[in-house]
Amino acid sequence: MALLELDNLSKSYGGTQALRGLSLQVEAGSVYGLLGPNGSGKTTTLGLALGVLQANGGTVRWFGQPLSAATKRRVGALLETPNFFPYLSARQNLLLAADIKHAAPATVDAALELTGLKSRQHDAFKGFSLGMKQRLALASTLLGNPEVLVLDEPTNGLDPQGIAEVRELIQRLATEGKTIIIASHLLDEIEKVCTHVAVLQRGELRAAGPVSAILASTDRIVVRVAPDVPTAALQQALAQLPWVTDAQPEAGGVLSAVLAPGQTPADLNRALFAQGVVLAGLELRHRSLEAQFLELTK
Ligand SMILES: Nc1ncnc2c1ncn2[C@@H]1O[C@H](COP(=O)(O)OP(=O)(O)OP(=O)(O)O)[C@@H](O)[C@H]1O
Repeated sequence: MALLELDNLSKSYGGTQALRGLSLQVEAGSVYGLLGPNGSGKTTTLGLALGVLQANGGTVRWFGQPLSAATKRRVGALLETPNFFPYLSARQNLLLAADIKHAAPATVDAALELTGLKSRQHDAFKGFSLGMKQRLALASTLLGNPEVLVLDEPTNGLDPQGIAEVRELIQRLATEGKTIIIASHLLDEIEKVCTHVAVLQRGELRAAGPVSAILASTDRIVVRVAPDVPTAALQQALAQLPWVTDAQPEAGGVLSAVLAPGQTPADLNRALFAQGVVLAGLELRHRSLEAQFLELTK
């Protein structure tokens, strides 16, 4: 069963259609990245999923149930930067936030521990680095020990050090068993922490699935033939293989092509050798998520 299921969600603001029939599922245990350019509908999607916005159509189900006070208690969210009191300590700020959320005060300790702020819990918020401030914001989403975290652009406005801190924290939370849903336009971030990704453009889903599958679908294999083999012979041999597509000559006398899912470079080497084509080189060229994203949203 999917932990979160969005089915055919639509949302418009006046004349602006922000989401058009969006459907996606998030499985328990995944780190799910919602990617898209500015204005593509990421924040709108999270707002609808959390019930802070009303959809014009479609349904949201959490844990197999419609959105309710009970399902909301199982989800921690960070949609915008929370207001912390500068002169209060990290601990005092979290105790206040726990009180507002009706979360057990005992969960403050767990949140401080998980975010690595325990040793600084008595220090005033105002002296914190950007990364620590954001870690405190993440700590506040952990109050009440939710199973799922929903984070909108969690590394926005951070310096490189802060970005690294937040990325490590997200990875740690995932290994602790939290399911995490992150909206971001930082592709690099998504590629490093996410197991799954959905790409939005102008309110429509362009692609969704495991990061490895989205990337693998466009990995190219680059082959070089031995000097005594004409490139034309290689092209002909490749044309015989139905699981090799988009063969293209490239600079330097090499050819690149795309292998069907499940086919390996070794399979290609064997199949070409069987046709009498001996290779002098063969390598897999990984495509970055960024390149894939640009392709999907161009
Ligand atoms: N309150 C609002 N009133 C009117 N239009 C809105 C409102 N909120 C969002 N929109 C519009 O809906 C579309 C989707 O916006 P949304 O904020 O969901 O996108 P986003 O992908 O989160 O973008 P960003 O990364 O810039 O936050 C955009 O065209 C935006 O201008």
